[in-house]
Amino acid sequence: MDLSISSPFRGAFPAPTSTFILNPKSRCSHSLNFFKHQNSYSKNPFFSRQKIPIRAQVSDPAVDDGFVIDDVPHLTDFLPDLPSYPNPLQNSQAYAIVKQTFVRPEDVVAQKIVVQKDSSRGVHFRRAGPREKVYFKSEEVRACIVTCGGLCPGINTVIREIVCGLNYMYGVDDILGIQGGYRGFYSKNTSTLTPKVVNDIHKRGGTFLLTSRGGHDTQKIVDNIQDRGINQVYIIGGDGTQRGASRIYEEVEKRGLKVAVAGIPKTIDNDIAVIDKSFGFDTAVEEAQRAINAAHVEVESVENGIGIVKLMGRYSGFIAMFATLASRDVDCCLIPESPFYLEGKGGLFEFIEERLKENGHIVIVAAEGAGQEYLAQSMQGIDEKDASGNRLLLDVGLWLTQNIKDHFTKERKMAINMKYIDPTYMIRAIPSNASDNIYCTLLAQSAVHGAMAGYTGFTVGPVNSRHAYIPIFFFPYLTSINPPKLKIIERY
Ligand SMILES: Nc1ncnc2c1ncn2[C@@H]1O[C@H](COP(=O)(O)OP(=O)(O)OP(=O)(O)O)[C@@H](O)[C@H]1O
Ligand SMILES: O=P(O)(O)OC[C@H]1O[C@](O)(CO)[C@@H](O)[C@@H]1O
Ligand SMILES: [Mg+2]
Repeated sequence: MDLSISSPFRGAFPAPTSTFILNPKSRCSHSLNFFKHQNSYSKNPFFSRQKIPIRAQVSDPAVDDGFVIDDVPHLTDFLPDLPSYPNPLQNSQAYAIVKQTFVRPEDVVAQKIVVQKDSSRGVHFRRAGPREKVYFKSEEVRACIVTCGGLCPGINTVIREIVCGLNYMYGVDDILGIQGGYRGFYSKNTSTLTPKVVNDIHKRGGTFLLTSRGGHDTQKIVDNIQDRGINQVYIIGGDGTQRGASRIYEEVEKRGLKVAVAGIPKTIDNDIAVIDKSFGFDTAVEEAQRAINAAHVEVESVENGIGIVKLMGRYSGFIAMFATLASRDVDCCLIPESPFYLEGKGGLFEFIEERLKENGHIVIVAAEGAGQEYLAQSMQGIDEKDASGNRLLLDVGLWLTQNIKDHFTKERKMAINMKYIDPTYMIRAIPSNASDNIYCTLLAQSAVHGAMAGYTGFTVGPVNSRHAYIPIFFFPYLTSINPPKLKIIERY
């Protein structure tokens, strides 16, 4: 069964931006502002294209209805004489149904689902799924898979389903695992991946292939791809990884190699525009409930209990906000997109005091990227980066804990009971839940169908619940370049 052409995901996934403090009385979220950054990437200088996508088309100017395809490159763009073959799926009994449901070449997925009667038709992406023709013979394929950046629930499921998809659907049995991220291409031996080897890995958290930050050397990586005779490269990783994948695709094209480069976007933070959500996010939000629940149980059992839970989210508050909204036990959620302050009218201290008086306890959830500007002021001179060049964040949880303690015990002379919970890595170092497992399967299968069909330099993901191929070189991560700034603190 080919799931990627009959995606079960139908609902749009809203993204939080400006919520600061939930209504303390009703704990309801009706007045929270939601918006989806669907269009923000086109205004972001990072996403202005370094080059025009090879196949970008605008409809006939004579009948211009604003229909645009942000198309992905194809191997025949730089290797025009490549032969094609009938898709072997149509010979397989198990996939017989696919014969009637091959994705038609003209099928596209609309980025904007809400439109006005006279508005332009807007941007579209090529629909993902199996094509009638493929550009690789099964026995000719030598694929490899690499995972880079931080962990995320579901990476192992994606690895498993790429291997099983290639093998069961396309009869490919030459699949290599690149160990330890990009640097593994040139500094480690590869492992052989078969359905048997990866059979159980989806039940484990982490990445079976190991991961790393830093170490991207385009020339060495592509030399290695060439030397090993690899012709399909599956790259699982976040914004940095996809930028690296884009460099690899460009170099492959420059050298005129028949190598399909497919990216599978991964980030626990869910800060990707265009696609509905990132895999593993639901699992992480679910796991975060346990920490919030523990904080709530602790603080409601003591006098003046203040619970603080720190969750991941380097530049975005998606995990913190969704965990907050799901739990209903959280009084205040601090996210990087929304500045806050501690002292004075409308500040956090005032709010905490009010809640302690009204309710005897308070639960605060903070995304790790929240309030970094304040922390930077009070901890000057610390500007460390990880191996990939990402700024290392200062610990907002500890900073909040210390400041709140100082304020209430020293200044307000109030006895408080502080409980700080930091489940940061616990929410991402777990296996994916059932719905993420299905989602990861769809992503993996979409990537495999795309590479077999000769597409390259692409990433995959659901756009308005339909899986699509999105050009890799301006893949729209929301926040890593220009974190959105909100002007106001909202309080209800
Ligand atoms: N601009 C870039 N060009 C080439 N390679 C890059 C670039 N940025 C990052 N990389 C490489 O991509 C890999 C992963 O990058 P990074 O550590 O930033 O994680 P990520 O993919 O963004 O994942 P996450 O942030 O979700 O954990 C690293 O090996 C890094 O060297
Ligand atoms: O400690 P590590 O493994 O570098 O990863 C931490 C970062 O990775 C992420 O999970 C994804 O970008 C961030 O939320 C977090 O800041
Ligand atoms: Mg990143």
